[in-house]
Amino acid sequence: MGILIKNIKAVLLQEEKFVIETKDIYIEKDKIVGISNEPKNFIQEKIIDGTNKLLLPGLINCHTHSYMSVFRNCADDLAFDDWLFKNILPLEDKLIPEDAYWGALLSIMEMLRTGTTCFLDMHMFPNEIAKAVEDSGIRGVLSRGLVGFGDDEGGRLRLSQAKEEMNNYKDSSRLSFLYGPHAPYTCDQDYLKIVLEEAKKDNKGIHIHLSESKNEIENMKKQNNCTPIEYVNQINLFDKNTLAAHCVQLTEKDIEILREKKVNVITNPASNMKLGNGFAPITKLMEQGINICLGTDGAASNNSLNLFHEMSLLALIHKGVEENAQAVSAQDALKFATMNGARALQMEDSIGQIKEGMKADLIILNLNNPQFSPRNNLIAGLCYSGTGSEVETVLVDGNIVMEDKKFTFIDEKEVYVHIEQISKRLGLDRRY
Ligand SMILES: CSC[C@H]1O[C@@H](n2cnc3c(O)ncnc32)[C@H](O)[C@@H]1O
Ligand SMILES: [Zn+2]
Repeated sequence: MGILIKNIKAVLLQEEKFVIETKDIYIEKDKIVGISNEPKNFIQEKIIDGTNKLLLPGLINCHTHSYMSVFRNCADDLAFDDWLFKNILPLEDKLIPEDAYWGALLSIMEMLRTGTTCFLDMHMFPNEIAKAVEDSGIRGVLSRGLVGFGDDEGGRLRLSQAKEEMNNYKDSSRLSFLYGPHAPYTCDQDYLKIVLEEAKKDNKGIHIHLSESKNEIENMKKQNNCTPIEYVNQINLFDKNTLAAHCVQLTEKDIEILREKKVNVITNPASNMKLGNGFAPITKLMEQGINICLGTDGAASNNSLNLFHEMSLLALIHKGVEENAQAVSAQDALKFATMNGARALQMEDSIGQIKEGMKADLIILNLNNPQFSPRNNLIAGLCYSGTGSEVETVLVDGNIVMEDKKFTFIDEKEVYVHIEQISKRLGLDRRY
């Protein structure tokens, strides 16, 4: 018994290009088992009428900190160093583990509402985000943020927490893990070597912040006479599949290293602009065939987790900055947010596309919205006109986790009550 989505305009990939075709989509258990125009012998427990609807692969947010939605709109209009070191880190000291659970659920609600079905997280609260992923029905790839210098006690503790969390959830179908050394300015080479050894033993990839701000580059130059990319490459960190968030401030040599080592670059345009860090050299990276995927970063530096917003920004800013209307196309932006993310996470055989045999991680948008009228080129429409508010129904792993905008497994009101309490306790509510 399965789910039949009937007569829907489906966004399919043909020869590396997205096309739209009207199809019936058959889902059994966690997978897409048929994409057809012919009636099929199929026992369905549910039929979804796809008339005037658009079916997309679920979007993949490749860099966020889901617990940080508790800090939304509380440290704004600040440069990166002031934002992180003077405002966010002191606030993080006041958090208790339960706050991270409710923050993650709030983020998951926002992501599902705007069509994200899988996210890569860096967090500091073992088991809390994992529990939120399990409870909500979304797919998550988690990395305990690791900070350490040499073989120090804090670094070892964080690493053991990461391993324990991986072990606790090793059998989950929607959860997987990467190692998450935070950044080269919070992890020295000796600690990075220890993390890399563990990643090799466990056959896990790496998730790290790299080359985000000018100060990061200047400090690294002063202290080690190299760039952050060179610093981590010197200890062969990129031997493991790496997802590097930001990569804004790059030299030609850095780009050559990223290409040669097949590093996945996660671009976060809203966060990079909001913190005054600049723009990643996206077209140069594309020319080198580097896999680029899309992230929102946390809600404290964006301040939203909406990948529709991110796709639009990405395509628009690079046209503007490079004075080239073809710099990043709507097709490119949608690829970054879907199949490139899946490739970076080494999940390209299961998510990121609508294809037989792939996981049923799917989103259904209502086309009866003014921003999608007339329906000339709906791929352009998704990137330049879509807002995310058109997403009505979301499936993850073959389960309907949101239907007509109502969450199946999350009590939305309960989440808001907890978030308000956290905000009051932290003294963040109505400060302005
Ligand atoms: C140790 S858990 C993650 C750690 O990362 C901090 N963080 C959030 N956003 C950014 C960013 O854009 N660059 C660097 N670090 C960031 C977060 O506050 C946590 O401390
Ligand atoms: Zn980040």
